[in-house]
Amino acid sequence: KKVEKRKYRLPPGRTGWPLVGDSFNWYDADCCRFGKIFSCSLFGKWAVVSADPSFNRFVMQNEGKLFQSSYPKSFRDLVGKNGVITVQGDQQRKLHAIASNMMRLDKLIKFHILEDIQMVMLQTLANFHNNQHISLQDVCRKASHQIIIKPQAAINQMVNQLLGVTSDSEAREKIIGKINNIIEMHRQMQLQGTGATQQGGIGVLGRLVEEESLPDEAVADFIINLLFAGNETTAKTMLFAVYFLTHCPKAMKQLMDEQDGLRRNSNGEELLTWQDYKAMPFTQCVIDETLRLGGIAIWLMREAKEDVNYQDYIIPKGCFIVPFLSAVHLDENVYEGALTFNPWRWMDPQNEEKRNWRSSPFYAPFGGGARFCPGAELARLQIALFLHYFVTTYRWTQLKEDQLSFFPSARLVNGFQIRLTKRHDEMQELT
Ligand code: HEM
Repeated sequence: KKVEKRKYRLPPGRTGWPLVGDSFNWYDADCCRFGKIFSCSLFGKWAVVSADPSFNRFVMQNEGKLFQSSYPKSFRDLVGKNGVITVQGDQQRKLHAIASNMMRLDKLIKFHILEDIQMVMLQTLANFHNNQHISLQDVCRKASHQIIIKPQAAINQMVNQLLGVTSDSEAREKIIGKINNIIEMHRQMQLQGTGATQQGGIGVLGRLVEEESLPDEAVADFIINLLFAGNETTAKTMLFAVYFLTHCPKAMKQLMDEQDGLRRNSNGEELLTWQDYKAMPFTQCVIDETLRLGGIAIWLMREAKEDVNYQDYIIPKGCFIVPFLSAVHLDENVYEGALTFNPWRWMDPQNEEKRNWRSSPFYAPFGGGARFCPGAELARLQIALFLHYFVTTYRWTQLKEDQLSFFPSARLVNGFQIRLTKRHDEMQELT
């Protein structure tokens, strides 16, 4: 024991895991007491928790070398042992490269992603009648998950099951069954020279079968990983953006003006183009601010692969490492008025470097290093198009008090219950 004590030097901390409530107050308290990097105990092991941008970056940049991602067994069983999220080393790099390559926007555009997403948004938002009461959380979930497995809508229901009922291994098996059927269908089409590529509308799953040579079980896990990582995160960002806008009328008006302007240009009938997407500067600020304040990916989970020296500390092999991304995003020393929704902060030229979500140590909503989110661009596109169709089609009134809660994951406790009014009808009433 004496030897161990001398050898390792953990950051100061407590012996238990802090009592985690709805807010980040516990974290502030521990930070004040112990500093931006502190230790505590998690699942019976030591954990180093960090709100230090440099340390967080160090951890992300050393993925696969000094650190590796670490998830509980129940999670690994759910998302599959062959998926990019759970594999390590060369296998992770290979799958990550495939995912990043498949989801590059310039590639997706060639496969009509802009039109596909807009059709999904139009279908999801089309059928609400005037004064309809909805849970926006449910609508956002629906709007976000139809992109990956286009056009097999039947899978969507099961995906919901998988994501909602985490202990249900049957749901996972059912999805795998469905995915395998689709793989087989694509293979048959390829053999007959009638591949879906030639017909358009192939989707990520189709491209995976046609372009990459992965074993079937790896394809199924790959898709489940994309759904798992992409679904809730994107849906929540859509939901939180509308929530924050509802409580900030000035930002709401500015976003609506920007989106109405694009609608007028397209006569309100044609779909938006790539140029339109590039002409939404304020909407992009709203998305960035939502990702900062909303805490969609609150923290990352890592494990030290070997004893790690960092500054004065010697962190033992096997210790959990928790880069606490949201704590940096909500740090008053990094962001003035950190707890206020202020999309205009991102227009300040002084914040240009800080805003770069690929490289900034202060702003990492999509992580960094070897596990940087491969779906980041796709997610942003989906969110922008959702906001476009939502605000240009409806006005809404909040029906029930709601509030953000961050534990166990970021959410609105009441799912954001609202009543919709069609803007078209509203305008007719005015004339
Ligand atoms: C606003 C939406 C999103 C947010 C905030 C987000 C955030 C993140 C973060 C922080 C990570 C890093 C996790 C880590 O280092 O342990 C990550 C990884 C990942 N994301 Fe996203 N994500 C979003 C949307 C998406 C979408 C739409 C997809 C795919 C369709 C996707 C697929 C993935 C995958 C596959 C990984 C794992 C990469 C790896 O481990 O190599 N994400 N995401």
